[in-house]
Amino acid sequence: MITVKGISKSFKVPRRSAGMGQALKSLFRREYTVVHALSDISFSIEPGEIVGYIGPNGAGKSTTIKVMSGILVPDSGTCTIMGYTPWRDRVRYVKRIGVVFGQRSQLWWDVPVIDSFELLRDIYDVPEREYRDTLDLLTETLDLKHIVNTPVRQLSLGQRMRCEIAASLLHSPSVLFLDEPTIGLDAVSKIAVRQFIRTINKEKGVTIILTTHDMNDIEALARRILLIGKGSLLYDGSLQELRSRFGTRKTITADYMERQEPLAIPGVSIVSWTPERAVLSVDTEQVMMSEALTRLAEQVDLLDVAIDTQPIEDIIVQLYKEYQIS
Ligand SMILES: Nc1ncnc2c1ncn2[C@@H]1O[C@H](COP(=O)(O)OP(=O)(O)OP(=O)(O)O)[C@@H](O)[C@H]1O
Repeated sequence: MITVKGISKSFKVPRRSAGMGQALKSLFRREYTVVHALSDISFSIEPGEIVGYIGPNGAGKSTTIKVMSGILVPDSGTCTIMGYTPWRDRVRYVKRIGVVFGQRSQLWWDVPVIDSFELLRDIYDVPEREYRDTLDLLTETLDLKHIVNTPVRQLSLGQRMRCEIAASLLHSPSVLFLDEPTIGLDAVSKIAVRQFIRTINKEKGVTIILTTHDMNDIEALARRILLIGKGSLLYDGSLQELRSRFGTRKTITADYMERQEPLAIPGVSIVSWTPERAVLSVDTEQVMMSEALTRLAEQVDLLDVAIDTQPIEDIIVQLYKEYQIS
């Protein structure tokens, strides 16, 4: 469905120096810095996949989405989505895709949401019957009934985001690009948006490319991750594989009968310790969990034990450090 091969994109940014003299000089001789936003990016995506596109700030995520949605023309490389080259077949292509940029709005600010929807129906040329059915479904699943008659500027961020997602789906696209769709939303709205994304993927088979800094989005939605750093693709694989490669640390929280001396377990580091409770960090590549628990039980009379796996956030931070892209 999506094939991206060797895409590169650079931006030429005018260099600005401080001071009047330098400003005057730059009027006559402009100097530029070249930013390599994307360097030789390749991947392919199957129909019906949800792929999480992650990376630190400035890594090149939005630039990739802009190339894939036809907004930007790359310097080199090819991109074929449903048989189209996004930036070349733009008019026909945009009828088949939906795009949500969490930080920007595609709705008209001063008019009721429904007016924007109707304008989009005309732009995308959606037959009336199909539009009504889709709108009913979106109104129901995204709980829009009480907000569609309100101008966008009066909506809360969560309400606006639900409308943005609906707007991107009015023409029933096969591919949906979501660039930070949960940014700034409260916990309840985030869960509602994630739930909806999962539903349209499952029930309508929409292929979804999701960029986000919220690892809970990734964990809730994407089985596959593409990691980009400094314009290069660094990892393409499952979340599970990522966990087993980088998430080898586990935490033991142990409550026990009072013991005055600190614990000493070979290969296990002590995160915190009191006479009744210890938090231990175990690198399971070095010490087996069963071994760590046996050693712990030899030293204290255990009352309770909890074992936690490393949060995905920590794994990603570790990954960024490992690739030196943070
Ligand atoms: N129009 C532009 N002109 C000049 N430089 C740009 C332009 N768009 C992006 N860049 C640069 O390209 C690089 C990649 O930017 P991009 O917005 O794709 O990153 P990102 O991964 O989406 O970051 P973030 O997570 O902060 O949104 C950055 O160094 C950015 O400054």
